[in-house]
Amino acid sequence: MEKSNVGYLFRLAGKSSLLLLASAIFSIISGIMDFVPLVMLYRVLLFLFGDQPNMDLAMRYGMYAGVAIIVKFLTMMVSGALSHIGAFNTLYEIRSRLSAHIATLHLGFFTKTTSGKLKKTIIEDTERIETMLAHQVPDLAKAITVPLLMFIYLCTLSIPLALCLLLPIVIGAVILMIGMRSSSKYMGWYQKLVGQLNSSIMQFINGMNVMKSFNVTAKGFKQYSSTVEEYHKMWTECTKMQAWPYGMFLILIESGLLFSFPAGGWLYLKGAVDLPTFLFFLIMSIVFLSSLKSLSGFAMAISQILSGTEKIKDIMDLPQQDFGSHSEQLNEVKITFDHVHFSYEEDDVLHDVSLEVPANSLTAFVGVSGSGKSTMAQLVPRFWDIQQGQILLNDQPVESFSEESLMQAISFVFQDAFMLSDTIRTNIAVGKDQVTDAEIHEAAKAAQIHEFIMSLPDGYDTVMAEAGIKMSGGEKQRVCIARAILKDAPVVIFDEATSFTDIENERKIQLALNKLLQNKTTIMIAHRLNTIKHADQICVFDQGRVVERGTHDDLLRHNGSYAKLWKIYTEK
Ligand SMILES: Nc1ncnc2c1ncn2[C@@H]1O[C@H](COP(=O)(O)OP(=O)(O)OP(=O)(O)O)[C@@H](O)[C@H]1O
Repeated sequence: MEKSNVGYLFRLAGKSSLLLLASAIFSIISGIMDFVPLVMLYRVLLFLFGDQPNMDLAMRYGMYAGVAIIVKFLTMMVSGALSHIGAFNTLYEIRSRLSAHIATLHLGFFTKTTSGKLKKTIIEDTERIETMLAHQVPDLAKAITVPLLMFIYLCTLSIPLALCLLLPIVIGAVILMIGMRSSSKYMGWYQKLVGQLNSSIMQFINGMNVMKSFNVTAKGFKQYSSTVEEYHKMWTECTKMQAWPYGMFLILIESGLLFSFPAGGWLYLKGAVDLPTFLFFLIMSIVFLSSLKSLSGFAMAISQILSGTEKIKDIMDLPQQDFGSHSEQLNEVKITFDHVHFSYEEDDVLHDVSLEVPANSLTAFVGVSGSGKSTMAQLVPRFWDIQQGQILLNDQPVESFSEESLMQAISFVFQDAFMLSDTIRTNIAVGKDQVTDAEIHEAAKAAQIHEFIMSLPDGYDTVMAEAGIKMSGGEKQRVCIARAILKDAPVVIFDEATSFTDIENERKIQLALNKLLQNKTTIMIAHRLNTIKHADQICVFDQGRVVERGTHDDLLRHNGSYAKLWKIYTEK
C-alpha cells in the first residue's frame, strides 16, 4: 500500500481538506489546553514550596487553569464540527469524482466488473473513509502533537527526567516492532478475506432460490464456509501473534511511575531537581504516557482509510474512453468490420474478422457459447475498443464519432433487461426528455406490452421495483423493446434471451421485433435458430472467427457448421 495514498486522498478531498486541517489545528489547541492546568499546578507547587509563597499569583494561575478548561471544550467543539463538515464534503467530493469518472469508462467495464464491487467502493469504502476522517483526523493530530509539545516542555525542566519518561515508550515500541513484523501480511490477508466474504454472501443471497432448491445451506455453500473458516484462522493467528507484544506495550505504558519514581527520587536526593519538579514529573509520568497510548489505536483506522483510498484510486486510474468530434445524425447505417482483432486480456477473442452488415438488413450472429458473438456486437457501440482493424459506420471509424452521435445511432437490447426503480413510463422513455404519453403508449403497443401494463392497477405509473417481481423475463424484454422502438435508432443490436421459451411469449416477442426492426440495420445474437431463418445473412462464429456466412437456405445447402447447428436445434 503506497504512502502516497494519503496525499491522493487529500487531493481528492480538494478544498474540504482545508476544513480538515482547521479541525486538526483546533484539536491540537484543545489538547494543549488539556495540558495547561497541569502546568499551572506545577507553577502553584513552585510557589507553595518556594521561599515566598505568593497567594495572589497562585490564584491567578488557578484562574488560567479554569480558562484553559473552557477554551479546551470550545476548541474541541469547533474541531468536531469542522472535521464532520470536512469529512462529509470529502465524501461528497469523492463520490462526485468517482461517478463522473465511471461515466467516462468503456461501457464494457460494467459487464466485467460486478456491480457489487463498484457499489462497495462508492458507498461503503467512501463512507468508511468519511467516518474515519471525521474522527481520526482531529484525534491523530492531537495524539501526535500534544505529547511532542509536552516532551519539549518537560525537557526545559529536566532533560534526564524527560528522557526517563520516554524509556518505557522506547522499550515498548521496540517490542511492538519486533513482535508485529508480520502484521502487514495479516492486513493484506484480512482485506482479501473481507472482500471474499462480501462477495460470497452476495452470491449466496442473490442465488438463494437456486441454493435452496439444491438444498444448499449457508454452511454447505462451500465458497462461503471455507472463507469463514479462513477468516477464523486468520484472526486466531493474528491475535496470537499480537497478544504478547501488544500486552507488553500496554504494561510498559502503564508503568511510567516505575521509571520516574526511582530516577526522580535519585535526582532529587542529589539536588539535581527540586521537590515540585519531582512531583510534577510523577504526575506527568501517568498523563504523558496515557496520551501516547491512544496513538497505538490509530494503525488499524489509518490502514482502513488507506485501503479504501487504494480502491478508489484503482477505479480513478482506469483509462477514460475518448470520443471523436464527428457529429452526425445517422439514418441509414452500414456497419463494416474490417480485419478486426480483439482481446480482453492476452488471448485474442476475435481473430481478423471482416464482415459487412448492409444498411436496413438483418444480420444474425450464431455459434456455440463463447465463440465471440456478443463481443463482436458490443464492439459497435464501443463497449470495448479493438486492438487492430477498423469498425466503420457508413465508412466512418466508430472512434471518430462524438459520444452523443454514436449513442444516438444504436439501440442495444440486452438479454438481462435492466430496469430503473421507477415507473414503467420512465423506464420506456429512458433518456428521452420530451416525449408524450401517446408516443410511449404507441411504442408499448408495438412491443406487445401495452395490454399487460394496462392490466396493472397503476398502469404506466407502476413502479418497476414493485412490478419487477410480477413481470416475467419475456415481459421485461418487451419493455426493453418498447424502449428501443421509442428511441428509434437506425442500428439495433438485439441479444436474444435464452431463458424464456414459451410459445405465446415467443410469438409476442417476434411481433414486437417485427416492429422494432423495420427499416433498421440489425445485428441479432440468436440462440433460437427459427427466429433468424429469414435473416438477410447469418454469420456462424467459431472460436472468434466467422466460419460461414449466407442465408439460411445457402448455409443448409452448404451442409457445414450451420447445418449441424440447425440439426441439433430442430432435434431438440
Ligand atoms: N468481459 C469479459 N472479460 C474477459 N473475457 C470475456 C469477457 N466477456 C467474454 N469474455 C470471453 O470472451 C470469449 C467470447 O465470449 P462471448 O460472450 O463474446 O461469446 P458468445 O459467443 O457471445 O457466448 P454466449 O452465446 O454464451 O453469450 C469467451 O471466451 C468469454 O469467456
